[in-house]
Amino acid sequence: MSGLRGPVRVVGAGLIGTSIGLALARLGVVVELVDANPDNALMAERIGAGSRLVQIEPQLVVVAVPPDHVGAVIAEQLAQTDAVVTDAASVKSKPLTDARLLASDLSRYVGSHPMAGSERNGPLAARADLFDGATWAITPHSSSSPEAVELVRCLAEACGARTVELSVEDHDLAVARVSHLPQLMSSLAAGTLVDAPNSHLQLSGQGVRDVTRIAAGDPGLWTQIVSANSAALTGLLEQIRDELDRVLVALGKEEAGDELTSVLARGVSGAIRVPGKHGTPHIELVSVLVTIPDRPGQLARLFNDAAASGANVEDLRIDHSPGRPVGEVELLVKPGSDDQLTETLTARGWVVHR
Ligand SMILES: NC(=O)c1ccc[n+]([C@@H]2O[C@H](COP(=O)([O-])OP(=O)(O)OC[C@H]3O[C@@H](n4cnc5c(N)ncnc54)[C@H](O)[C@@H]3O)[C@@H](O)[C@H]2O)c1
Ligand SMILES: O=C(O)C(=O)C[C@]1(C(=O)O)C=C[C@@H](O)C=C1
Repeated sequence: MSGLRGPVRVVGAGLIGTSIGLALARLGVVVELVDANPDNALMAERIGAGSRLVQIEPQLVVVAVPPDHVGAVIAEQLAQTDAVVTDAASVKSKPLTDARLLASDLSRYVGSHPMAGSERNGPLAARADLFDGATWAITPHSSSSPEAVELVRCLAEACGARTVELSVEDHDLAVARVSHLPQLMSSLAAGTLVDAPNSHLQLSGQGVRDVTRIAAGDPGLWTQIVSANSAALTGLLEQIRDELDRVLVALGKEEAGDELTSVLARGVSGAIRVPGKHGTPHIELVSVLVTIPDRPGQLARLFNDAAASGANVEDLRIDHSPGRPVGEVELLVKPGSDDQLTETLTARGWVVHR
């Protein structure tokens, strides 16, 4: 973390601000917590993300409030302190435009955006390891000083992330594609479930859970994010509208065949372009499904047995419908490790499917 010595003032002790505080606390950096809602600052302090009262001037201020308020808080913090100021907002053009209207010198301000989060909000959803291995975008503007950029890089690295530098405009185009459009698609898909009869919902499996997890995100926060990035999103939504029209036409035909296959095949090609964990290139993983009894200690036993096979579990999913005596754990491993994993688990009494 080299140049980062603290104190770091976090304005907005919600999910992201408190997670930053917890991550910095691991390194002993002094963190000051400020929030418009005193209960959130108190809660964040109680879980160890920092203190509400720090007497020393901050070296760095991190603004982690909802996007509509970010510009004003940046300007306020630049005026009140000599610190470098960054923000964590999910869009970067609007905070910069808003701050420019309120502050004449923005050389101490550099935007940034940790690409990790959750559908939950508030300090109680925070985690010290939220940013470990995540990508953290840094978006300098034309008058950001190199020292300020360097300090923000140190912050991201201190939180366990790897940094990527890109322009404000490019950032907003990128997140429209990889974050904001997926959020809208998830919300639209989940919205069709509102009036679904329970007899339909009881058939829900992992597919619908995967697609709708992020739909649970805070509608107020997402309205601000999506509205602030409307230009970039509009083009993508028009593309989706055209694709949907193609699907509808294909479904209306007696033989939907080729047209439909081409839409679905394009999805396969897009999905394999999503990088794997820690920003590494996507690798095709093989899944090994294991039936797991609903008893305490079974997951720990499964992980021990998986480790004994020598396979590294790259990812996992748990499908456990309440009321069922067993659940299903999907272990995802690199091709080549699956045979040994299956063999070891079967030998140790697990019911394994491929
Ligand atoms: N949720 C995510 O997954 C995620 C991921 C990366 C970045 N972000 C960005 O991080 C920022 C915070 O999001 P969050 O998910 O932590 O939200 P959150 O609702 O959990 O926390 C926001 C906090 O800011 C406080 N606040 C609001 N206005 C304020 C003001 N003017 N001054 C001081 N405090 C104020 C609120 O009381 C709340 O405690 C947003 O800009 C969001 O776009 C969110
Ligand atoms: O994992 C999630 O819950 C998220 O949606 C996190 C996510 C994302 O789209 O990747 C959401 C918004 C942020 O601005 C950054 C990260």
